[in-house]
Amino acid sequence: MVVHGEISFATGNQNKLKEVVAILAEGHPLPFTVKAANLDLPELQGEAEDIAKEKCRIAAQQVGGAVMVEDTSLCYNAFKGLPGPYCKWFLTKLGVDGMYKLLAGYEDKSGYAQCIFAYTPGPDVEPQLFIGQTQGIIVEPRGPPAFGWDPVFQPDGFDQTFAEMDKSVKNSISHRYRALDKLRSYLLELPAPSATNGTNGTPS
Ligand SMILES: O=P(O)(O)OP(=O)(O)OP(=O)(O)OC[C@H]1O[C@@H](n2cnc3c(O)ncnc32)[C@H](O)[C@@H]1O
Ligand SMILES: [Mg+2]
Repeated sequence: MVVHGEISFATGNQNKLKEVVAILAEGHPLPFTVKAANLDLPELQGEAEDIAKEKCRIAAQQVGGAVMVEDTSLCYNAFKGLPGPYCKWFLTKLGVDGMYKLLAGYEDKSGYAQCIFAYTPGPDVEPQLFIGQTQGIIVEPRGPPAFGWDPVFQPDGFDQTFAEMDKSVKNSISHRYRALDKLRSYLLELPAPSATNGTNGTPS
């Protein structure tokens, strides 16, 4: 594989970083070296796609080079996709128990986890988006509260929540895995920079 250089993965969330590193290590490497950039990125408002794009633009300006970011949503079908990108605030204020109880008055407990990766080779280049979703149901919290809303999300086809299942199982079916896999395919298709242009290409 030709390594094209370096991409900074900008996030303030160490659990996201750990999962991305694990997914890439489990046989899905990128044709780039991924470097962590611990940035405190703003919580923007709007549609999830617009949030991911703007977050990527801001991160690219701060890093001054190739950047990937991601924005994660937990979407309840009964709420037409909310809390969606605002799940962070729901989680912070209500806890996982409250996130389950929100649906008390609704029969439809179905929903989906969504991750949108945004990638740009540098500031001033329009970010590209890669969307991954995992369908499931919102359940009473089960499993260790190690990462966000994992205890209330049970993916379809499994009887365990994301929090209960082995990390390697989550990482093989998750919204994050699916979005990252699309980004990986895109990066693999990119032409390698020429060896004479003085940029970051290191043929191997
Ligand atoms: O710096 P960034 O990358 O923005 O990190 P963040 O923690 O602010 O993350 P988001 O803005 O994407 O908000 C998503 C919320 O959902 C949580 N979250 C993200 N991915 C998750 C996953 O796979 N399982 C459970 N919770 C998750 C995360 O902890 C946040 O509370
Ligand atoms: Mg955030």
